[in-house]
Parts: sequence; structure tokens; C-alpha cells
Amino acid sequence: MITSHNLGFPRIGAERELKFAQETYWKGQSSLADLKAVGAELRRQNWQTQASLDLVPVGDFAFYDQMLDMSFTLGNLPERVRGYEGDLLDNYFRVARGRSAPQAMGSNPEGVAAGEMTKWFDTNYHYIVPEFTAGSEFKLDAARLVDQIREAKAVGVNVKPVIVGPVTYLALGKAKDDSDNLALLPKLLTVYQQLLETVANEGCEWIQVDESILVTELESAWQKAFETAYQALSTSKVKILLTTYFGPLLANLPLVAALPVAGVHLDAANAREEVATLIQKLPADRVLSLGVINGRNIWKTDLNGLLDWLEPIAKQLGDRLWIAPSCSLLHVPVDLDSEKKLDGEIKSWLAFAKQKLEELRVVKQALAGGRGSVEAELKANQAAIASRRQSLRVNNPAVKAAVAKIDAKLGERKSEFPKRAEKQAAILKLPKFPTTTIGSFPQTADIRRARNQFKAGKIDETSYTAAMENEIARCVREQEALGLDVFVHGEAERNDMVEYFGEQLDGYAFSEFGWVQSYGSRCVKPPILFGDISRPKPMTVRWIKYAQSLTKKPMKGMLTGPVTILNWSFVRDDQPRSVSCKQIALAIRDEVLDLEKAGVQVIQIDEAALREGLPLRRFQWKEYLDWAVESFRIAANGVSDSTQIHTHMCYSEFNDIIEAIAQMDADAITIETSRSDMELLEAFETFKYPNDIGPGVYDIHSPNIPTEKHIVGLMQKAAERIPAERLWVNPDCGLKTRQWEEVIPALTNMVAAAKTLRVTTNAQ
Ligand SMILES: CN1c2c(nc(N)[nH]c2=O)NC[C@@H]1CNc1ccc(C(=O)N[C@@H](CCC(=O)N[C@@H](CCC(=O)N[C@@H](CCC(=O)O)C(=O)O)C(=O)O)C(=O)O)cc1
Ligand SMILES: N[C@@H](CCS)C(=O)O
Ligand SMILES: [Zn+2]
Repeated sequence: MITSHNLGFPRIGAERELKFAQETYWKGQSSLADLKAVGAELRRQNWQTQASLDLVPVGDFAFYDQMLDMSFTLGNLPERVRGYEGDLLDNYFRVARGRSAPQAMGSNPEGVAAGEMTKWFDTNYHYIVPEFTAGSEFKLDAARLVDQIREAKAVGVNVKPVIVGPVTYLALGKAKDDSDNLALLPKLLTVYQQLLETVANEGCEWIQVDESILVTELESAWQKAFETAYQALSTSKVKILLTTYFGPLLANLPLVAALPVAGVHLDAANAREEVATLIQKLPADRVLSLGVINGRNIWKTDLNGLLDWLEPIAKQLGDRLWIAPSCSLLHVPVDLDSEKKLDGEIKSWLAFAKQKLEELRVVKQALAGGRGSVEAELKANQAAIASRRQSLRVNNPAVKAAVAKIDAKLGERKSEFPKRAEKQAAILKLPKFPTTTIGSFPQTADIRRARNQFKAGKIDETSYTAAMENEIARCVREQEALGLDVFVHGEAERNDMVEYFGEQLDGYAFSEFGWVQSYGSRCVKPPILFGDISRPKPMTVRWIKYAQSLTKKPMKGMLTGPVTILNWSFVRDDQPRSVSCKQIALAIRDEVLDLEKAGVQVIQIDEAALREGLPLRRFQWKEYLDWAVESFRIAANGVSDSTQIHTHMCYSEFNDIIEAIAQMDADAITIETSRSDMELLEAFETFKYPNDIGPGVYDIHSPNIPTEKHIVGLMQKAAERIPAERLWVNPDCGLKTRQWEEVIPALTNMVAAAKTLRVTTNAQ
């Protein structure tokens, strides 16, 4: 019998129950017991939803992040949070976000430095980076996993615990003292051995061990680490299913095939071409789990096409074949059935997490009982696939023609940076160390309530516009009072920096409940790019003009760049991403030019997702960066010399892409640096990045407020690497997740720091 299973299910809940429970607790408005009860209920519901599977994941639920869970399971806590005497979950939140609920802060009400957060491979999910030193010690705490195994058994499902594998755990962590992470492997393996033994003692037959770094290029020491690790774990009584996802194994395939594990999971949605070789290389007693349903997109699977390919494999492998989604379903929304307003035709093309598991059920049934046993389901699927292929709504010949006409000149500024900078300085007359913010100001409950009421038809457009203008006016007043130099309008009218644009562009559809976890309690609702993209009318101009009318300070026009819109959308799988990106670039270019025409002097085009879109394999980087940079340049560079173009990137490791960033040729770039203590600037220094830089000095992901002294210190470090006259002073990222009570003191300190720097640091 073929085994069906799942690698992970979205933990946030169909109505974002986890988010609301977390935030209520963090505000001190509920108890830890309330929060834990919500978690338990979500896990119960998720297991029930997955009950038709032969094996159900356990341990995929996390109160913040699965990597942080693993750090706690392994007893790998940063020194600064050790010895905390309260509840473990409160300590966990202290690592995750610098603090827990007010009632749990005890003797340290100011909080601690939060753990660094970074992107999970090429997804929009963020994990908390494990911290190591040469002396790191590990100590098993399996209580969380054991409790959840028991809970799941009580629900009546067949349990398959899920953990992050030892090599991936080490590879994704960071040594705080520059020691070699790999040197910790022997100590770590002892704890993993204990963990596997514990799981076996709970009566589990299988454990899923995620080793996702196997889809990246591995140096030989890391390849060797896999051999060492799995040799050491091979004596365990529980069977290991080694899971890899997000791409092909390429050079790592022979290594994976030879590891002494009971089964291997391959992302067959993205690496179908490797299946035959893996079957050939895998010893005959091993299970092969194929990720046949794409866990990263929201499109229905062509089930008949899949079966054409899979049936012979099923015959060949028999019981050795397992089927699953390609990766954890963490990256897709929970339930398409919640969508009541989505266009019926488009909805018929889609599948969210629950629907993907239903697809898996149909595939398993078709393999076990023949296609005839699921005839109705397969027919309906075929009709949906054909409808999408043939739909006239997908193709817009005018857009295709505009993309075909793109030439190199479209992305060229008129003059080089020094000449532009001179012209811009003459108009903007900014002081040294100019201060600015990244765009958004707090998205207050009032703003969200007004938008909710507008969308529900409870208030009309005039009232909604008035409410948003009120917020913009407040934001301008606050910036005047703070004494910032370059203003923003605060993005009150935007639900999200990508969804907002998706809602206004033709070729996009958007959902009501299609939430996906981005980090902690924060979720995004990626818009669905289904057709050729065009801009029916200006999208931001009226708001920016209104904001500019309230002040004499320069007001930044605020846009999201084409690469970020693309990377944070669910995109088409029927044309190259590069083509979709250029279509978006042309739409954003028109918006940039409209802003310029409206008299806007500074235009920021956020490319926060440029880095994360990099293919996981280096040999594919150049091709991606070429079209990504070209798309940005098309969007940005139609303006005159005197218009100042900014871009913004957060969470970026810049070393790898610094050349591409320079080629984008924005007049100024603001970046995230505060948690990494300006380390990220090394790339800009080494490369001699020629344009202006604003290294973030305020970690906006933590409620902690940076002091003036701290900011001055960070900027002095920055000035050691970058000429002071090219430095801006700004937060790491937008302020939408913060409260006004946090933002005002933090920005007051930031402006004060800039003033201090102007008198203490030499800049021309
Ligand atoms: C910069 N980041 C972003 C990423 N990806 C994006 N697509 N967008 C980003 O900004 N990736 C990297 C980082 C990740 N960072 C963040 C930061 C903050 C959020 C966030 O705040 N998300 C919000 C949801 C935002 C949103 O869409 N808001 C809507 C709906 C608001 C809402 O929940 N309404 C309530 C009703 C409210 C009421 O009646 O009072 C409801 O619908 O129930 C809006 O403003 O209209 C979040 O809450 O998680 C995400 C990623
Ligand atoms: N302008 C956006 C960028 C976030 S990456 C903001 O300020 O929220
Ligand atoms: Zn940002």
C-alpha cells in the first residue's frame, strides 16, 4: 500500500487564531494558560483535518518559529536568557522578540536583545537564527515534542514527529565568536541520539528529519557531516525519513541516496527529473517519498498529468512509494473554502492547504484503486486545468507587446550618480546625516478598523478617505515635531506593501483569508498573479500629493518594486518569472513617472525581497540578478537627474549581491543592520559602494527602544566603513508593527543622535 503523509500544516489557524492569541498575551491581556489552550486547540484541529493521511506531522506547530523550537529542544539558549526562572514559553518569547508579556518580564522589564531573524531559504518565512560559540553545550529537552506526540495520539492519528536535522540546524545557525559551527556536530549528535530514542520510546515508528540544506551547494566538509551524522543516528530504533525540499538535489543526490536512513523525501514538484536516478541509486529496502503536490504555490495540480507520470513509478516501487506535498504547507493559506468573494473562475483554478491534501487523497486513491475509483474528482480537476489554460483573462496582447519593446535605454538614468547627487542636493538642501524613515508608521487598530468597515461596506469611500487622510496628517505632524528631514506619508491606506499594489493592478486576484505566516504573529496575504499585468490608473499619487500638501519638507513617494511584488505574490507557473517581473516593472515605471509629474522629489522603490528571490543554487544567480536588476532599473530610471530615487532592503545578506545592488543605481539605499551591529556594511565597504546608504539603527522588530547613545555608536561604526557624507540615519524597516508610544521615543533618540553626529563627525 502506498503511504500518504504531510510534511507540515499551517499553524496560524484558518482565522489567524494563533496571531490574535499571541498578541493578546504579549499585551498582557490574557494568561499563558489561555495562549497554550489556543495552541492545543489549533494542533487538535490540524490533526483532525489531516486525519485521512496515513502519517500526520507532529512538532510542526510552533508558538513563534520551528527553528527556535528546535533550539529549545536542544537546550541551545543564548547566554543572555539563561537562568530565567519563569515559564519556558516566556523565555522562548524573550529570544524571539526581546520580551514576553509584561507580567512575565520579572527583574528585566527592559527586555533582552532579540535573536537575529532571517529568511527561511527562498520563502517569505523568517526563522530565529540559532546562536553558537565554540563552547556551546546542548542538553535535551524533549518535553514539547513528547507532549505533542501524546496529544496527537489522543486525537487518533498516526503520528510522525518532525524535527530539523542536525546538519541543517548547524548550517543555518551563526557562530557569535566566528568559531566553526561544524566543530559542534559530535556534541549535537549525542543530543539528537537521545531525542530519537525518546521518540522511539513514545512508540513512533517514523520520524521526519528535515535536512533542507541538501538543496543547496555543500562544501565537502558539510557533505561529510551528513555521513557522520546519519551514521551516528542509524542505530536509532525509530526509522528516519530524511526530507529535502525547495528544489533538486543535483550534486548531493548520490550522497543522499547513500545515507543510512530508512527513507528519503524528494521535492518531486521541483525535481521530477531526479526521481529516476534516485530510484536507481536508492538501496532496495528504502522508502522513497515523492513530494508530488506543490507546497509553495496555490494552483491546482494537474492530477491526470501527474498520474500519467506517477503510475509507472507506483508499479515499480509498490509499498516503498510514499506521496506527500513537496514541502511543509506552512507556505500556503489554510482553506480555499473560506473564500466567498473570489471570482468563481479564478477560484476554480486554486488549491490551498486543505485542498492540496484532498488532491493527495485523490492521487493515492487513483493509484490504489485505479483512476475509475475517483472518476468524478479527476474529471472536475481536468476541467479546471483546461479552463485556466484557455482563459482569455490570462493573456493581454498589449502588455506582451510592451514587454517585447523593452530595450536597454529604458533602464538608463540620464547622468552618473555624482552629477545627479549635485543636482538633488541643490534642491533638497539636506543636512549631514539626513534622517528619514522607511515608509510605514504604526498601523493602528483605528486604521485597520476603518479599512475593515470600508471593505465590509459599513462606511463609504468618502469617510474612508477622510479617515486615512487624518492618519496621514497625524503622521506628518509627528514628523514635523520630531524634526525628521525627509518625510513619508506613513502608508496608512495600505493593508500591505505588496497586496495593496496587487489589488490595483489588472492580472492580479486577491483573497480574503489567504493568510500565510511571515514571522511570529505577523502574516501576509500574498496576492495571486494569474494574468498579464497592467496598471489601469495611478495607484499612490493622490495620497502622496495630499501628504506633500501638508509640509514643506520633501515627502517620499513610496512604491514597492517589481521584484518584491513578484517575490511576495503567488505567481504564475505558465510563464517565466522574469516575464511577469518585467510586466510589473512597466506598471511601476508609469507610477514613478506620474509621481514625478506631480512634483514628488524623492521616490522610494522598496526591493525588500530582492535577496530572497535568489535561486538556492549559485550557478543560477546571475540569470536571476540580471532580470531582477533590469526590472528595477526599468521601474526606477525613467526619471530626471534631479529626482532622487531611494530603494530599501531589509534582512539582506549583502555580500553575495552587492554588485547587483550597485547596478540598480538608486541614489540612496536604506538597509537592515541594527541587529547585526553594522556587520552588514562590510560588503558595502569592501565593494566601495558608490551611492548613499542609510544603515538601519533601530531594530523595528523588537519593542525595545534604542537610546541616543546606542544609535550614535552604531553610526560611528558605520562611519568607519562608509564616508560620513554618504550616510543617512533611519530605522531598519517600516514602523507599521510598532505602537506610536514606541515610535516617538525611538525616533526622538534617532533625530537627537543625528544632531550629535553632525557636530561630532567630520563630513563634507
Ligand atoms: C516587510 N515585510 C513584509 C513581507 N512581506 C509582505 N508581503 N509584506 C511585508 O511588509 N516580508 C518581510 C517582512 C515581513 N514583515 C511583516 C511585517 C508586518 C506584517 C503585518 O503587520 N501583517 C499584518 C497584516 C497586514 C494586513 O494585511 N492588514 C490588513 C488586515 C488587517 C486585519 O487583520 N484586520 C482585522 C480586522 C481589524 C479590525 O476590525 O479592527 C481582520 O481582518 O480580522 C489591513 O490593514 O487592512 C498582520 O496582522 O499580521 C507582515 C509582515
Ligand atoms: N515601505 C515599507 C517597506 C517595508 S520592507 C514599510 O515601511 O513598511
Ligand atoms: Zn523593510
